[in-house]
Amino acid sequence: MENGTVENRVCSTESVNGSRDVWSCKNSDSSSADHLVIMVHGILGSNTDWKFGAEQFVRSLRDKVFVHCSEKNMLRLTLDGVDVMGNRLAEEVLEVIQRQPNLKKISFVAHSVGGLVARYAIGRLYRPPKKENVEDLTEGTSRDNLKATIGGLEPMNFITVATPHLGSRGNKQVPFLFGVAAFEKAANFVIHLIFKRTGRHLFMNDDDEGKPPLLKRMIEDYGDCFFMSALRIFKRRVAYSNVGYDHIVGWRTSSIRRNTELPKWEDYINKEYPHIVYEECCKACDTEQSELISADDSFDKLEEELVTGLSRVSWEKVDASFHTCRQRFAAHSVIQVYFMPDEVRACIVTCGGLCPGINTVIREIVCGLNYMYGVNDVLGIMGGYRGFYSKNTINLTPKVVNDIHKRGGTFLCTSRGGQDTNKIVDNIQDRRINQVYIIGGDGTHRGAALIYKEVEKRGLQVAVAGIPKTIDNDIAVIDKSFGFDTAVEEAQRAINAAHVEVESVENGVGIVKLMGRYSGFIAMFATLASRDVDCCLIPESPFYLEGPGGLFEFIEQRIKENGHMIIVIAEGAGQDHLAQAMQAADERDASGNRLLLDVGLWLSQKVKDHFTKVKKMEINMKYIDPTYMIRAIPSNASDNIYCTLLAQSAVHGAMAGYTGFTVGPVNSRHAYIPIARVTEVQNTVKVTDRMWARLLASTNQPSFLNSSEMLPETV
Ligand SMILES: Nc1ncnc2c1ncn2[C@@H]1O[C@H](COP(=O)(O)OP(=O)(O)O)[C@@H](O)[C@H]1O
Ligand SMILES: O=P(O)(O)OC[C@H]1O[C@](O)(COP(=O)(O)O)[C@@H](O)[C@@H]1O
Ligand SMILES: [Mg+2]
Repeated sequence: MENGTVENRVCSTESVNGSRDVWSCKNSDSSSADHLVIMVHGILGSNTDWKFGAEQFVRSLRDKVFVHCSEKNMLRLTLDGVDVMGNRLAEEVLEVIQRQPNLKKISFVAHSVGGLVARYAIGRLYRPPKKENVEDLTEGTSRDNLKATIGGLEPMNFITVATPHLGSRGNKQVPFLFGVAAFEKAANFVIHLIFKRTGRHLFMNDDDEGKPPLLKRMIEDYGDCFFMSALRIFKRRVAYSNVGYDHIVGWRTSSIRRNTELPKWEDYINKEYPHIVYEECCKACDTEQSELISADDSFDKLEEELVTGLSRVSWEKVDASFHTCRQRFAAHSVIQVYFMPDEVRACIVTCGGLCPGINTVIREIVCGLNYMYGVNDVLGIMGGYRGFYSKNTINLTPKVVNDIHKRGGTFLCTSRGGQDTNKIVDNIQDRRINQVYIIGGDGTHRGAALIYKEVEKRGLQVAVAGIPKTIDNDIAVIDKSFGFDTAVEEAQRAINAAHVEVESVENGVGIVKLMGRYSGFIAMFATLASRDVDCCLIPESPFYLEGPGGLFEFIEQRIKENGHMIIVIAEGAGQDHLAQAMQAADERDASGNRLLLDVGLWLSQKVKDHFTKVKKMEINMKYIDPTYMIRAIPSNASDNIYCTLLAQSAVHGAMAGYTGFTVGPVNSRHAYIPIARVTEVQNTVKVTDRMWARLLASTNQPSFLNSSEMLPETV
């Protein structure tokens, strides 16, 4: 072996004759992996075609797989015919198995015509069970002998990528010919001039000594080749196909489907990978000829026989579309990672208020980029947006961020204000950053939309990805923002404390203030979760204090009934009352958010005054403000998982070349959403929706909806 290279925990060697093996190099140059993955290139390809893919396999399945990129059929040798190549590949696989005695399992990953070559090779490598049945299991006979193998190894995955399983002669099977019958016919006559014997096999006009076309022979066991028996014994068969922009191999032939089987691509959303537009598990279907196609046209009949034959085994079919990628026109042959890992310089910035889970997101972006894609260059921008131009950066590696998810706050610090789009983008350009991960709330996303626009305007190849953060859950479109669940859970501790306090005294009134500037989600969910809360007040549902149906009346009633009562109030509730009372000016923070007056203190005072002065009744007021304590804690288990998902989604999206998007679940499906869409409106509690109705049913508090009862308030 020569040219051994060690890069980022992946070993790759190239032999004198060019063979490329890749494995994890944790311990030494001999691999302990027991799963052999054979990667097969397509027509005119070479063993370097799968270099990136092979390294990714080894990175994510460290110490499990030993990857061998086939090298016996390179370049012009790919024109020798599927059978000749299949035989060479079979020999090559046996050589690898001999060289690596640890191997127990085998999988194939093959591109384009390489999928047909691999199908031929496994037909050759098939070893039937040594014993016919279990009764023959005599002493000394291993149970493994009862199973068929591929070259003595246990067959696992047989994966084809854009492989013309139904040949290339049918209508639109070579999209490059525009589906024009005349062109397709002409191609049939000239294909062997370009692609020689392989061309004949693909166009199924081969005629070896009067035998049926090779692809037809390969849908059965034929002679000493066990094509279908071999395919059947793999645990999984997966066919990846391009639904568009593959000009070489059409969708039908690569996904083994009939003209009539068009899936509803537009309705499908993959949770993790944006370019997967449809997935289907097709069970083995042991029917004879389908009635769908008329038998008139002999070619259609042949294609139908191939579909029927190959459908006798189960297939997982995965349809991909790269229509939004810049390299979509190379969909057939380019692994669609927009950024080459070595060229990525990513940065992460956190803006706005704190929220449990920010550190988990930072950690998972850094680790995701590194472990999944081998990206090593990640910068942390310190102190929010202004950090781009006024603060230092920090180099983020998996080691640096390893433990940060256990801490609250943000490892990168945060700020409000300082949003100067031009200066930020100048800085992105100066630092040669090409992926920007922005963690923040609604304000941050408005800033991110401007950054994305400026990046586009300047024509920079920079991916801008948002990860929505806010305990207020006020970001529209997505189901919920991370950290929200943790905040609701932590709020329980404050409510419990209030409950213990007011239960222990006479006429105890507990007021717990929770965050929620414009949206009362935390207050609503904390109330629903607790059952100790008598009344929940949120910004979306105006309330009044005095008169029939007012808050004072309700407090009095609950004290009479239970001896105590608890109110949960969101900080943004009742601000109009306060502003009126204090004649406060409309003050804003550096980001332009309205500065709130302390509604908790105000309400406590009002309740105390009412009962002592008006009702002449002693009450025990306990006011608890846990707001900053709640958002400063690390995320709980479910938020931690959620943060991981969001971070990995953002990484996959950016690496695939998406930009100007934010990530999050929409109706439980993970989606990429244009940044501008999430800032159009703010997510608020709908008091006419079921959740608020559930809360009213649970607390039995006044709805404060009857405006005729709204009495002018004396402050
Ligand atoms: N309309 C806006 N346009 C551009 N940047 C904004 C806008 N609103 C807020 N920002 C910036 O986004 C960052 C965070 O916003 P802020 O409202 O404080 O927090 P959050 O993103 O959590 O809602 C700040 O640096 C702020 O300057
Ligand atoms: O940290 P500050 O500036 O006091 O802001 C408090 C505000 O931050 C929040 O916790 C989160 O707000 P953002 O999501 O807009 O950052 C609000 O609930 C609260 O009103
Ligand atoms: Mg906000």
